[in-house]
Amino acid sequence: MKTVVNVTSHIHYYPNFYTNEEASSLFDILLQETPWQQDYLTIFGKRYLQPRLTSWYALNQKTYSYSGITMQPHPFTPVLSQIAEKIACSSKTNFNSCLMNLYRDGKDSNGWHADNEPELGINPVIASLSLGAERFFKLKHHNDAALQHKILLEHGSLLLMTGDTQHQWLHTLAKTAKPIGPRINLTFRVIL
Ligand SMILES: O=C(O)CCC(=O)C(=O)O
Ligand SMILES: [Fe+2]
Repeated sequence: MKTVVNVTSHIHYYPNFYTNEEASSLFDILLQETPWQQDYLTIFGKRYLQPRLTSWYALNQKTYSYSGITMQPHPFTPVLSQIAEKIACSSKTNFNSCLMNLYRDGKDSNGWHADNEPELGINPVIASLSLGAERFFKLKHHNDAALQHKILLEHGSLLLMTGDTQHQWLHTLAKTAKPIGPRINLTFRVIL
């Protein structure tokens, strides 16, 4: 485990949270069984097709809203419950929801943002599992754009963001021109 940022924001990276074989098997199952959807985002009044596919899972039937989208929840599947349980052991957090992202290739991305929707509470714990193609996750400080970090999110790795990370930092999953395959990201959250 490597501590990347540690002031009042805590960002921890666990490579090999799952072995290569376990991660590949989870990738195959999730790619197949997930009802992936592509939504339109509304940013400053303009509509854009989201540059990735997503799916929203929640234990408490809560919807999730961001950038003009309200996502309807699917119930946790057995595989998702199993992953949530393993992550709960490492993070000491019982997550009740999961936003899944499918980046089909290097052209798919996730723009600069913070996970700061009101339903996540003040200092949310966010646990992010990466499966499939490796992609760079970048962070930049809200008040000082020169303060930046770049983390390669490997197959089977877990990234944990806690403390006031979502107040201090923005994050993005940038596009890449490299010819790469798909990546699945599972972002576990607690919806209040
Ligand atoms: O794909 C990733 O690693 C980041 C996903 C993310 O930031 C989000 O869904 O809020
Ligand atoms: Fe995010």
